[in-house]
Amino acid sequence: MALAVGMRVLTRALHRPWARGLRVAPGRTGPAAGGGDGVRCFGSPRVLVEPDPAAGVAVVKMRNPPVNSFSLEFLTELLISLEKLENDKTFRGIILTSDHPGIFSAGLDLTEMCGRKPEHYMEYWKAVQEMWLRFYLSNLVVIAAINGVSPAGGCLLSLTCDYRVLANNPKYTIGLNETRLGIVAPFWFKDMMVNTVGYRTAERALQLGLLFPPAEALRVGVVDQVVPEDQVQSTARSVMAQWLAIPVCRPGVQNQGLGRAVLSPEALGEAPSCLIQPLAAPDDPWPLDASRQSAFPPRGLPACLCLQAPLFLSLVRTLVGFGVHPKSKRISS
Ligand SMILES: CCC/C=C/C(=O)SCCNC(=O)CCNC(=O)[C@H](O)C(C)(C)COP(=O)([O-])OP(=O)([O-])OC[C@H]1O[C@@H](n2cnc3c(N)ncnc32)[C@H](O)[C@@H]1OP(=O)([O-])[O-]
Repeated sequence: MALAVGMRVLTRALHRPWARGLRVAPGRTGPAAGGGDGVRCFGSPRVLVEPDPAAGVAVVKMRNPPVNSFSLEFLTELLISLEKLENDKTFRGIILTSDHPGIFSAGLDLTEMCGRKPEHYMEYWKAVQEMWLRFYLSNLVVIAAINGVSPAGGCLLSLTCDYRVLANNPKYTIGLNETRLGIVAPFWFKDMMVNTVGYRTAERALQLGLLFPPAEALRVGVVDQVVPEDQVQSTARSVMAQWLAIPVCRPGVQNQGLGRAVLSPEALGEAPSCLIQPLAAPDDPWPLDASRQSAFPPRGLPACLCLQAPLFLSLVRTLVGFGVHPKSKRISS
């Protein structure tokens, strides 16, 4: 059984051209982010780091096939890469992008959230929150070079960044589309959106689960800049230069201050432990109605997710017990 699953994963990876990067051993040398030769790339199977020490910048490329979803392994590797860069005084900024143009990230890995033991959900949820907090509060400047579609958690990750550059491709939509899946976005997803686009736009966007195409994303302010696809990296680097020209551009001062304005003190103080507490009993099974069934799971997801949908939804409700039913007012100031 395990062999069959392994063969399937391997076959899929080999048939996906962008997965070829996975065969590159960490530690390879290659062109640096800035174009220089012979700089040592590092990272892990799912996260490639292309350092440009001269500029003090590293390009962090997500490469978790097929859709850069946030599996536990991926989140762990991403955080390790972030920590390594934060601890290396050479670097002052990172550009976060996808190694697979077309998909920035599909967000949380739905397969992590069904058919597992309760402890796994806790561990997974903690990792998701840690990703959010660690990127949001990082002492590095983080610019998102969004080169693909970016729904839900993918959008959240980009919202933790200081600046978002989106490739101008109508397929590259971005937003918190959780309600379309019958999921309520946790309050900290909501807070990031409110903080970025303002209350009314966030309210409508979350209620309708809007995924904004580039022009619209720029208009409402989910992203800061929309540029031709082949200029995403160069634009991100120019923006980074502006940030790095400021002597103290990110550390603590601004970020912690803003963070406190956005988050409750408890959330910031003891994030993982207080946020992963299930705050509501799973007494409301929140059965799927017909409209949710048609929206879930997204096209292409394993059939088991269909069968597991009610379980998944009740688990998510438990895990994010602070969410409320989508039909009631979801955004509190
Ligand atoms: C808890 C509250 C907060 C929740 C936050 C979230 O982030 S919730 C998340 C909200 N996220 C979304 O709503 C995004 C849902 N995904 C999509 O809309 C599309 O997949 C896409 C537009 C990202 C890529 O389109 P495309 O035509 O290029 O690709 P494709 O569609 O053919 O899929 C390829 C393979 O990837 C698989 N897979 C896909 N997503 C996920 C996932 N999240 N996880 C795991 N697996 C996923 C899919 O099953 C398929 O597997 P197969 O059959 O090869 O074994």
